[in-house]
Amino acid sequence: MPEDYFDAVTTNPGADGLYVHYPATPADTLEENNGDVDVGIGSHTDIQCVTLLWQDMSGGLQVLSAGDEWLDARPIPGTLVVNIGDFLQRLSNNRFKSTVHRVYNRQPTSRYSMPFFLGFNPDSVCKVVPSCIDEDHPALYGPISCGKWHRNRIELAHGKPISD
Ligand SMILES: O=C(O)CCC(=O)C(=O)O
Ligand SMILES: [Fe+2]
Repeated sequence: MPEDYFDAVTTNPGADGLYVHYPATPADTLEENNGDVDVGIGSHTDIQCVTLLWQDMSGGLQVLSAGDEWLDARPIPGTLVVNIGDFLQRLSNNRFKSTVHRVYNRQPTSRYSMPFFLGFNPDSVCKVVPSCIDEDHPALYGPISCGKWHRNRIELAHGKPISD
């Protein structure tokens, strides 16, 4: 695949940064519940292409392995976590997997993180990458723009019918 394959669809890409605060869980609540407190973000996949995630040293981020086990993505100083998102999974015909992940802040101090979600141009229609298609792997998905895909996912998450 040529190095500039995605250049035309990344001239004004979806790019959203968040600064996320996970409130502390009081020590007595943790004690009463044996540490089993669900404060955070439930299991989900990110929607667009890649997420660059900075997390503080609190811990709490977990990723679901291919063997269906929750693994701790422990913070490593000076590094970012890179998550593949659903749109990239789609364009790669499932060759790249969008990582299921969740976060719990089961500690008596705040946790902070900064995810940066990168997509493609919201209106550029993208197809499965030709080099990810062959006789044994027909294209599993039709063409769609990253913006439309994003809107569909948000509508679904809010229990709304998908608009045209
Ligand atoms: O806070 C984190 O470590 C992850 C946040 C996250 O998964 C998200 O905002 O989609
Ligand atoms: Fe996420």
